[in-house]
Amino acid sequence: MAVVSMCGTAAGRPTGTPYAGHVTVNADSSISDPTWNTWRDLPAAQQPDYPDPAALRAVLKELEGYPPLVFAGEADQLRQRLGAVARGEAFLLQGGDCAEAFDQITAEQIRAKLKTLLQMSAVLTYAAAVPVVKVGRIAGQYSKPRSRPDETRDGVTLPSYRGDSVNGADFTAAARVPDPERLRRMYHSSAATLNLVRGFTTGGYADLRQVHAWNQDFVRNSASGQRYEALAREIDNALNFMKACGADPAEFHSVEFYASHEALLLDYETALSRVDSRTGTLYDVSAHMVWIGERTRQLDGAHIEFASRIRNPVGIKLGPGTTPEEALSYIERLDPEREPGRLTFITRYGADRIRDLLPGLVEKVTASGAQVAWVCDPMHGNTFEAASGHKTRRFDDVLDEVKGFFEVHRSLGTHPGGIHVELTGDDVTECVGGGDEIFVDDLHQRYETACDPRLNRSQSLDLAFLVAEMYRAQ
Ligand SMILES: O=C[C@H](O)[C@H](O)COP(=O)(O)O
Ligand SMILES: C=C(OP(=O)(O)O)C(=O)O
Repeated sequence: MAVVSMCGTAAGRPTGTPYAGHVTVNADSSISDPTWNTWRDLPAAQQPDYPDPAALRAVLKELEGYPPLVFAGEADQLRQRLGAVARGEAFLLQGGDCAEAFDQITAEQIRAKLKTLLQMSAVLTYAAAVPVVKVGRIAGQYSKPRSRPDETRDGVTLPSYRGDSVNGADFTAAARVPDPERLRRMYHSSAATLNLVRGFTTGGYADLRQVHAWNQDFVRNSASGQRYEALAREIDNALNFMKACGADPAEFHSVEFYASHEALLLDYETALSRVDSRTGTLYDVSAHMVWIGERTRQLDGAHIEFASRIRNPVGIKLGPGTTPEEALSYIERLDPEREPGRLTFITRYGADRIRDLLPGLVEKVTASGAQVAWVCDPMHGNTFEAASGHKTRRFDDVLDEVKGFFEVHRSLGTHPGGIHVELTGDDVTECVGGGDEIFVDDLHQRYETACDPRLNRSQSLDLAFLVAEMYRAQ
């Protein structure tokens, strides 16, 4: 950071300028303050129906007084990094769980996720020779939009699970009641996760000299681990060479790593928004970057209105139904200044549709003069239900969508800016395929996701190697 190199942000500031991380605690802007609450007049999709509004208000009031989880200056720094992505000078790697879960906040789990992202980033940086902007779906990814409000099992129908920030995954009537206390837990869980991530990323663990250590538990029994090990040896040689030449820059010893999640629960996001005293503008200090999902991106809806009010870099998920005109309207609403890095379009069309649908969108946006970052989410358009009932994805489809993404950008001369993937550092069996192949019959073995299927570590590394090849060929 600034999760990252928080210390870097503060230490390097010129004398006399306010600390980049400074935010005014938003004491006056109660949750009914009209200045920042224009979204409340608009339809808000996918919000929980809390049975006790007074309990909700009490929790939100308390959250409004809590310290920010990230600083405005860190969000600005990420916006600059994403500006480089939009200009074609860097590549975004955004990944993490589909849904974080309160009972999975352990040092081991967080380290495994981070390790996977660091390994993928090392592969991309070295093999594709491109700076990689690293953003986790982490420390706040607790809320899930759902296709259906209810779920039926064996003739019993209950409200859908909407993420640990809303209700419980257990299939009981009691667990499925939305509970505002979970918002408080979301804040504390995010804080605990961020704290550890900050420690890992700046405390030596992310030092490039650790490229082998990230792989230690993995190399022996995995083809992708062995391939990674060979690359790590090359990186080592390069580092030794540079050191012998007298170059050992600080960038090799810690990484910038940012946190992001879907801004789904607008009450929570608003309670975690603060006015930045440097600029008088509003930042959502629950994450460096937030995105608006495919199910909540209505132009006249509350989520887009909320996103238009905050200064953070913002992503929008765009599914196959997106028209070029809609895309231009998002630019008008969210990026009127045409600031590279402010807006990221995360397309999630599905492998079978990306080659047909993406070109029209990219052409129109490019012709408008806007410079958005184009990012491919190859997960959400490629989900299907296996005969066993498990929701899954084929690694080959994921790969094919990324290939289509690169093909389209190559043919238009635009920049394929990054990937957005659901992954975990654990050895789960949720997506089929990959070098260490998972078969449909294996899915039940370690199917642990709280919502959608994630790539495991080996599949994630496979993907990184293949994306690096595509990028180099580009
Ligand atoms: O992660 C994304 C969505 O929340 C998820 O795909 C919705 O899943 P559903 O279609 O099972 O509701
Ligand atoms: C819900 C998600 O995706 P989408 O909005 O693209 O369906 C997600 O990324 O968690």
